[in-house]
Amino acid sequence: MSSIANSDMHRNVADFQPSVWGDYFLRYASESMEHDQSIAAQIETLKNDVRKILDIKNIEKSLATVHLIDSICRLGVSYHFEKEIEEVLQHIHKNYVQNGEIIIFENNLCSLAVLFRLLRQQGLHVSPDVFNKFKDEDGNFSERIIGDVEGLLSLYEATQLMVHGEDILEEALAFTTTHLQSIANQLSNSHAIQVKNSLRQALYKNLPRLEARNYIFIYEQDPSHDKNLLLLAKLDFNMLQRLHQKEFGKVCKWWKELSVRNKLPYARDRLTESCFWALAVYIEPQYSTTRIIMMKQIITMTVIDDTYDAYGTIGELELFTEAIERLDISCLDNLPDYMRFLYGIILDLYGQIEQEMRNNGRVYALNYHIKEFKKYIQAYMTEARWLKNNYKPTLEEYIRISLESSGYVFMITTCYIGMGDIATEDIFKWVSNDPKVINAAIIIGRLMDDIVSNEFEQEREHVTSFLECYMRQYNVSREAAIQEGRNRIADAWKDMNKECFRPTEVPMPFLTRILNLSRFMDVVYKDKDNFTHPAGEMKTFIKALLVEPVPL
Ligand SMILES: CC(C)=CCC/C(C)=C/COP(=O)(O)OP(=O)(O)O
Repeated sequence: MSSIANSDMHRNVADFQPSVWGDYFLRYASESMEHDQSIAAQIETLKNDVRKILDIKNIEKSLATVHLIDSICRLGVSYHFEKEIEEVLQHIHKNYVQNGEIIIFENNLCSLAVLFRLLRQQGLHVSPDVFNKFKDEDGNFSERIIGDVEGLLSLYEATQLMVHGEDILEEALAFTTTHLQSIANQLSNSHAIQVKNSLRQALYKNLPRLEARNYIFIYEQDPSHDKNLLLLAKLDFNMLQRLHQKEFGKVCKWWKELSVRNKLPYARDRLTESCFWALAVYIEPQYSTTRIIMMKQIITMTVIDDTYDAYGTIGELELFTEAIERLDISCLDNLPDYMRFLYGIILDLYGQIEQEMRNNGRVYALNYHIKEFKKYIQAYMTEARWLKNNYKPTLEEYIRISLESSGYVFMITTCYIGMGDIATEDIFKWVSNDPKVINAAIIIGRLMDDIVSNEFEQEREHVTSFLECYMRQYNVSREAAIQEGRNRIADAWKDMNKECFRPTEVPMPFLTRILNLSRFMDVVYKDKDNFTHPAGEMKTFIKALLVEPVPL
């Protein structure tokens, strides 16, 4: 603290809002991580009941299973039934999809679109040509489907899984969006809520926990709902919520004991929001220990980001970057007090990461991890030098460096440590070799962030952004640069979707984590940077997932 207070050097300190949550989650820090046994037993019984209706033998009797699977996914409990869902969808794909085209459900737009989305979500090949039957003789989507709200809504949701070159899905997206917008206010209450929710946040791009929180309510209103499934969803939601609260509590305690708020007051206090970010990546109980490490890593990255983007002087940052290159306790002596403290947190976190690798039998992953950390820090340093030297990078230079300064590869490497035996060394090699799917996720992340946070960041001296580089390079307006950014984001989603179709480069569970990082961006950075400004929607999200249990 003294080195900060006494410093007379010019520093860029941002005017960040204070924390919304303070020490709220500390109350859970000392609770046992064990689940309540009687509820866990009740959940097991309900899972068995649901498994019976998902039995492959029942498919022949009722294709309503398709809607049941959709509900299971939307209720947030599909992680319990991965094997069964795979079996059923494979069965349907084998028997009811010919040359890529779905041959059941005839003219039932809603069921066709739901099945199309489920098969694609599963990575199975299915053609959008099936939707040609809803076009008129002029080749436009037919006015006769306008009255079919559920059909329109399902088609809208299905289009989110489009890949490049699928004009019919582009047309369907434009058609459904226009008509859903125009009828949203004339619908019955429950339909109106669903339509408005979807237009605001497409299902496929939503965080599954948030979707579950909303959908439990919608499913309950549906008179044909399955009572066991509904109860399972509610109990499971609340059980996971209790586990996540304790994880937030543990991280909150760690942060408070370190006294970061006093020692690094220039940094954004976004502890709870960082925990929420890690929770977006995976929610399952078996990932709890690694998730806690990810939470700590994200809050530490936020502080590092504010050090490079704002507080650190160029000389200090050179010293810090050099210290990270060596990553050794002996480097502490060369750093100013506040950086020594931050460096200590990083070394301590590395101790925990190494231990987690050891526990999971993959100490070899440490080298990959450290390599990515250094690349991330070097990229921050490059951006700081650009700012200091008033250097204006070309768009290509900016994109190349921002792929590294995003910290995604570094984050994903941490996330894979806890993913059990399937995370072999080949997976870590793959991550560090620039896979298309990670590039797509970074582009979505970088551009969404740049589009919404540029104005606030430019209130102080701040590294350049996509918008400035694009405007300068092509001599166009800010609006044109924003439009270009949005087009690139839409293209990146198409790349991401394509990479998730079979055959995939790596097993789907690894891709889901990357997809979840993009979902986080779609939810949190849609029209403003709700991470940096967390008092609005972000607070609502955290309340919904971590404060208020679902009423039984
Ligand atoms: C999951 C990952 C990779 C988390 C990183 C956390 C982090 C550094 C956030 C900074 O956000 P920002 O909007 O201030 O970023 P920037 O300074 O790059 O605009």
